[in-house]
Formats: sequence, structure tokens, C-alpha cells
Amino acid sequence: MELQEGALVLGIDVGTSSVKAVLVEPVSREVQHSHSRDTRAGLQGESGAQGKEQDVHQIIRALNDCLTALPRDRLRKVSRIGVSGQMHGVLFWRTNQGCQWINSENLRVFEPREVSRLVTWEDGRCTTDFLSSLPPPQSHLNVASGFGCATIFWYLKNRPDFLQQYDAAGTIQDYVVSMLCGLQKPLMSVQNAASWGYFHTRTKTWNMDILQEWGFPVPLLPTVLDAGSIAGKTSYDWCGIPQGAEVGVALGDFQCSVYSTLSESTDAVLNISTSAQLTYSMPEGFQPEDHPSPAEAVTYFPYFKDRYLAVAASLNGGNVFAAFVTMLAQWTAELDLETSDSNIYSRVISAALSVNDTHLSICPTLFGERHSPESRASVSDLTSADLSLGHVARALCRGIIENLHSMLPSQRLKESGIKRIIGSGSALARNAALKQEVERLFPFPIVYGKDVDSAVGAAMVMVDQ
Ligand SMILES: Nc1ncnc2c1ncn2[C@@H]1O[C@H](COP(=O)(O)OP(=O)(O)O)[C@@H](O)[C@H]1O
Ligand SMILES: O=C(CO)[C@@H](O)[C@H](O)[C@H](O)[C@H](O)COP(=O)(O)O
Repeated sequence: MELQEGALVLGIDVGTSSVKAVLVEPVSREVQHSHSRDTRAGLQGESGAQGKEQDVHQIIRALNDCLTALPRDRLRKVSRIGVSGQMHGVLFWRTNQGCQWINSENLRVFEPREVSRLVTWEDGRCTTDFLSSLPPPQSHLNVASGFGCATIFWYLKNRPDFLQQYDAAGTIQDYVVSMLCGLQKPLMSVQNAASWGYFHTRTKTWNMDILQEWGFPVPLLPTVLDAGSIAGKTSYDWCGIPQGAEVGVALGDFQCSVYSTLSESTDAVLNISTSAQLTYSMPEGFQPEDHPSPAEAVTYFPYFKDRYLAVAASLNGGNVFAAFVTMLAQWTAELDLETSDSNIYSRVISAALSVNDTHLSICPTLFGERHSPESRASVSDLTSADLSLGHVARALCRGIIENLHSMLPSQRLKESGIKRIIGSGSALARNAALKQEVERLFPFPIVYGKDVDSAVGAAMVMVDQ
């Protein structure tokens, strides 16, 4: 549907570490304004050390702050909103009580009310033994820890009383869309449904028979729509955006980062944010096999218009670098030499840039990988000559890129007709040493996007409706 003259499109990405918002002018497709806010939403997991949970209040606060930082007169012009975010995760809420709308500094914003924590894609509570006790999915996608349906099964088996408090569920981006539009039943795109597991992407249906047979609380499953559909309209004025703005069904962040590049079929996209993905689009008509291949590092995720992306989705991206920075911050604090994280980031990156090469080797799989959940990180080939910060930081950057390359090697990219790589994501945009390692390892021309690519992609999808 045509947008009115002068109208703007808002794109939002609710990431694992930060929320980004962009205002796009639909005719020129130019980003007029953008803003990003760290959510700092991580919580001590209630299910033990393996749990990765986030505080939904913190995320929504960052989202509201992000919006209010955009120029008010431009927000008034927004008539369509696209939302993307971290896939796989799940939170629960009570229908009609998921949020309350309040006035804050002369603006209408919403605050979460009867909501659970967000259990994210990084969650490790579902052990290999637990996962193998679940029914095999009728899907080409395997089920891994951190996938919404696996997490719900975990609650069903370990804390059934917890589930009884709620009657709605979705990813964090589905929650945002539900609250904005006041939906009675959450809606979810095919992209996010596939990321929960137990979803057949060709028929675009949940594995209802299997799930019902295993006592899964199927009423919690959202209604699924094609990516690019409109989910509803804003039921209130939000941060100055007029009531009645159209809101798209929430999308996956990595699909949106690909969409933002409007890439050629001969492009691959390398995105590094908290996680990392290397992906390219499969030819029209491609259909994945009907059963999962758990040991395969490359999987096929729904994109738009029934197309698929081949993706090596690594659980070890910017989060590994962030863990290194946190470790250094803790060490310096223990040595009574406290400094800020942003100072550590810039010094570590400069140190890495001062070292061209190193013999030191770091395998960065601190968080395991879905195709190899037991993998851990390791350091090898350490000599007394490689002990400087620069050597370690260089080896870490190299390790992160080598790990992705091992999942989807250049040779396979070449055989698939790839001629160029587009780099995206803020962990890549802000780290010149990581960029150097990409350029060193991949024998393709590399061009870089911006650091808010998924939000731009979410907006572009809505421009193109
Ligand atoms: N000051 C910084 N300089 C360079 N990289 C940073 C800095 N702060 C965070 N990062 C990197 O950015 C990553 C988070 O990227 P971001 O795009 O915000 O993630 P997401 O899209 O998952 O929310 C962190 O994991 C870290 O590697
Ligand atoms: O596994 C996949 C895709 O299969 C993921 O990488 C997916 O893109 C998830 O949304 C991310 O893991 C989370 O995204 P981000 O916050 O790291 O940008």
C-alpha cells in the first residue's frame, strides 16, 4: 500500500545488547535519523548458571529512550513501523495485562506489567540429554537450547506452575508488536516461528500433532503470518508517533540485516553483533530437506516471499569479545585499577591493530555451537613472545572469524556463486581488527554497511509493502 507523501517509516531492532531505532524517508530510502541504546538487561539466570535471561522492563525502557531521542517533529510523521529483534528467545505475559500505557515527560509510553523474564537464544538450560528426550520435530530445523519451544518444554518438565501464570508468549519483538497494537493473540512471522523450533516452514504450520501429543501448552503458540504482513495499528500515540500507524509483524534480525543491504544474489552478508552470522540467499524455488541435520553448521532459514537464506549462525560473535573485555575489567578492578568498559574496548582494539600477525591461536567457542554444543574455548601455541595484549586481542579477533569460516568456508561460498561479502553489525563496524581479519581470511571484496542494519532492514521491509 502507498505511503502518504511526507510520511516516514520507523525501523526498530531489539537486539541482545542494544535497541536501535531509525527513521527512513521512503522515497529516497535514506536514513534520516538513528539512535541506539544499550539495554544492560542481563539477569542472573533463575535456572542456574546455564540460564541466560533478560529483564523486559530494561529492554522496553531502552526502547522508549531510544525513540524519545529521535526528533519529535519527525516522529509525528511516522505512519508505518517495522520491528525486528533477537530470534529464538521467549517471554510470557497475560493477555490484556502485558503492559500499561503511562504519560512520561508529556509522551505516551508503555511499561511491561504481567510479563516474565526473556529467556534468550543464548540460554543453555536445555542440555543435550534433555533435548534428546524431546520428540523429533517435523521440520528441516533441529531444536537447540535457547529455542522458544525447547524452553517451553523445559518449563513444562521442570516448573509447570510457572507456565500456568501466563496465557501468551512470543519473542521480545513479538511482544513489542503485541503491546503496540493491543493484540488479543500474539502474531509471529514465519521467520521467528522457525526460530522457535517445531515449525514446518513449507506448510508454515506448527507441529501441532506432535506438540499436543507431548502435552505442550499449544495455546501459547502465536498465530503465524508471512514476513512482511501488517500485524495491526498502534492503539495509542507512542512517543509522539500518531495512533493508527501500521505495524508490521515482527521479523528476524539477521533476515533484516540482509534485507538492508538489498544485496545481489552473488553477495554474502557477514553480520557481527552479539552473535555472528554468515549468510547468502538460496535460489528461488529452493526447498530444504524435510528432516534436520543436527551436525551441519549451515542451516536454512526462511527469508521473504518463500525464499531461504543459507546461514552459518555462530553463538560466538561480539559476545566473545565482550566477555574478554568484561574479564579485563574484572582483573583491573581486582588490581585496584578500575577503568570504563568503553576505554577497555578502544585500548584492546588499538592493541590488536598494533600487531599484524601472531602465532597464538584462540578457539573462541566459549558458548558452544548449536552443531557442537559441547565445544569450549581454548588457547594454544602460546609462547613467551605472544603474551602482550595486542597478540591476545589479535588472536581473539582472528579466532572469531576463523570459527565462522570453518562453519561456512570460502570454497563453499565460491561454489554457491558468491562474489562479494557485505559486512554488517555494530561489533564489526566498531572493531577495525575484526574487519582486518575478515579481509585476510575471505578472498572476496568486502564492503561495510552501517551499525544499525537490522533496524534499517525492518524499516525497508515496511517501505516495500
Ligand atoms: N565500545 C565498543 N567498541 C567496540 N565494540 C563494542 C563496544 N561496545 C560493545 N561492542 C561490541 O558490540 C557487541 C554488541 O553489538 P550490538 O549491535 O549492540 O548487539 P545486538 O544487535 O546483539 O544488540 C558486543 O557484544 C561487543 O562485541
Ligand atoms: O541463530 C540465529 C539465526 O539462526 C541467530 O543468530 C539470530 O540471528 C539471532 O537473532 C541472534 O542470535 C541474536 O541476534 P543479535 O542480538 O546477536 O544481533
